[in-house]
Amino acid sequence: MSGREQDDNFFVLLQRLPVACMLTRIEDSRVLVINPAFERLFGWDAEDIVNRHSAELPIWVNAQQRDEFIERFSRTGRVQQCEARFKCLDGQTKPCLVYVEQIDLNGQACRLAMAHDMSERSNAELTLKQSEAKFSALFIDSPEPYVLFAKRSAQIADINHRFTEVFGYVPQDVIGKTAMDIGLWRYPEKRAAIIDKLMRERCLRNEPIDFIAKDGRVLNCEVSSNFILIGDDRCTLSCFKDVTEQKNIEARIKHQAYHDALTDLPNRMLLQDRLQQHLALGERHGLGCALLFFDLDHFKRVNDSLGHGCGDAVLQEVSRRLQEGVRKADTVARLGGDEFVILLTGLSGDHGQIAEHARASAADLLEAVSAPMRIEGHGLQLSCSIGIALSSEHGNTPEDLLKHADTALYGVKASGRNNIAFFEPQMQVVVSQRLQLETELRNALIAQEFELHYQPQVDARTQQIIGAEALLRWQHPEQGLISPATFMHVLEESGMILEAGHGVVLQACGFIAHLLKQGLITADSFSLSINISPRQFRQADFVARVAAAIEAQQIPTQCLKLEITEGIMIHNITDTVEKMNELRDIGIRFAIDDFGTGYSSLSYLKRLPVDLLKIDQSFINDCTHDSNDAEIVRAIIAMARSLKMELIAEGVETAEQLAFLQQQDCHIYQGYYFSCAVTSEAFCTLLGPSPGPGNVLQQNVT
Ligand SMILES: Nc1nc2c(ncn2[C@@H]2O[C@@H]3COP(=O)(O)O[C@H]4[C@@H](O)[C@H](n5cnc6c(=O)[nH]c(N)nc65)O[C@@H]4COP(=O)(O)O[C@H]3[C@H]2O)c(=O)[nH]1
Repeated sequence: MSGREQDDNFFVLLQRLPVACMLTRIEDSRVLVINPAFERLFGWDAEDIVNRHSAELPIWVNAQQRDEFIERFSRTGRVQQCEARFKCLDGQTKPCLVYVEQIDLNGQACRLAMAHDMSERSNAELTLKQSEAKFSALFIDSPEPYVLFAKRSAQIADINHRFTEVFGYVPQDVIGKTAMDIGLWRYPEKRAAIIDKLMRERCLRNEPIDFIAKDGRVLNCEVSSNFILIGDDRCTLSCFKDVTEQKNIEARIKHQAYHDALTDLPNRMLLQDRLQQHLALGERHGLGCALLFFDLDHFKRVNDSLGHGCGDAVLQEVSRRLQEGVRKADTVARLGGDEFVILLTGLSGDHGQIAEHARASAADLLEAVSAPMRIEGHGLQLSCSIGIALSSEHGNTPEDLLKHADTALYGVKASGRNNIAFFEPQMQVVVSQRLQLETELRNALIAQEFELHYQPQVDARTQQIIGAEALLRWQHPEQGLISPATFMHVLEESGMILEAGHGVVLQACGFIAHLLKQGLITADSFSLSINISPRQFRQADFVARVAAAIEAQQIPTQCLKLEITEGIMIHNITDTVEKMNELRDIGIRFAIDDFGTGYSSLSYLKRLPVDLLKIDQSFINDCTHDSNDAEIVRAIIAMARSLKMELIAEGVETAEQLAFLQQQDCHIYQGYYFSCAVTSEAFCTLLGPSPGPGNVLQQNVT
């Protein structure tokens, strides 16, 4: 083949080559030819390229690239495997692998440039780079602690920042060591089973594992692991999610759900749970349990008189004494208020022996709790009552046993408190009576069956009625008039006193308005006293309620007097004085009821804006034939005089009692000697022509 034929064949071959080719004459750097693959790759056609000078070709990305390329070729005569980007007709650039060779064609020195399209490889590399970047971002910057282990040796290959933060180890401490080497496992004996699971399932998902941090802290973690390939290395990538705080919170929430906040004792739910378990266990092993329902006698008085803070401290002390008084296996639970339940478990022997064990334990607890205690500077001695129910004998379910122990407790309370009693079926009658009374009282409130009766207060010197005490009566549809002695404690304990007490305020104000309107009294010469229970007085809006009732009836405020007991004064003295002053500011006056029976603290009395002392009827009863009581009455009268307070004696039944009081210069009195409490109509009649002593109006109160 001649040289010419060879050159022609070369051109034919060039046209068919799948690689983009461009032939340039070296002498003048003009392009002689490009092939179709070139046109396809870059979009340029022969017109754009052929006959142009190398430096003027539109394929260069910029002048610098062009100059470097041409300079490189001139220096070395060839270009091998050079990666470069070239501009296409559509403005994009294409990554190419370029070869340039010098060849002779028709006796002319030429450059043959061949460009392989690298777009796909470039894309693959980019993807790899991106995924590497993603992994490293995930690993290094992850908010969870990560460890990369060499799969075969289990040595740590890398850790991230978060691992250092949580576990305290820096990379130098751990890289090249296993988790066992650095003592990471809290329970190393569990490792084999977990590794086995990882191998079997090819991954771990939130596996709960405890570890030890560098400073010795125990960390509850959830571990997730996967096998990955990094380069050619097989690795295990593990995330050690620290759930210690979450676990602690969960444990705290669970604890709170099953424990009483004040004493940290088990609550009703946990007690029932344990009771259920012990009943089942007892049945299987022939062992008995005893449930002791425990209640402090008159605990409400502690709260009312010394305040809730002191009441809480008493409950904490009682809870301590109860816990100290039982075995570790027994449960002391608090159900609320002053109600505790003690569960004695694993009791062996016959019924008699089990009962004796329970009785002896209850007696010990009664004694322990009744021992004197000193709370916030107050010396206290409390008694308590305990009701007992025994498994199998008194019930086989938690509900039955609790109910029966509660009933037994009720039995103790009904028969005078400070004692122990086992459940007896007839006790249930007493409980149902009490429940029935509560229901009936609720209905009575709705049906407005409560009414006020009025007991006159008299000035013995003039025989004039100068006031009255409003006393609550229940007009029962079947039983007739019922005295507050029967139901007042139930109203108090159930909280119904708030509604009933407010009804009293409204009725009393209405009655004053009525008396004024009828001209039976004048604002200056008469005042009506109403009893205020401690719970009612402690209501946040008590002052506003009283003020609103007065406002609604448009009555002079000095016509209303509030009788409070000493218990109210001692409870939160600041709040008490504040409320009393607010009411005093609008003209309402205060009387201290049952004076002499409670704390009778002079220091409290001096701080309170009290106008009147009521000498309790228990002293009046015997003042004529008991020198002690006579002395107490004299002392109370002297004290009231020195504090510049008015005085009234209550429960005066005889002329002798009145004469004694008048000798002591106490002329205002209230009592059966003049009149018992009467209906509003009868009271209006009393206010008419002066009836004088001896005209006792009797009411049949059951
Ligand atoms: N033996 C005897 N008793 C006399 C004599 N004169 C009056 N009494 C009775 O003594 C009690 C005096 O009321 P209290 O000490 O405030 O004692 C009251 C008071 O603490 C409470 N109470 C009555 N009404 C209300 C009320 O509206 N609200 C509140 N919170 N408590 C009330 O119930 C207690 C008992 O009230 P009552 O049964 O009405 O009993 C009244 C009254 O009927 C007498 O000469 N001899």
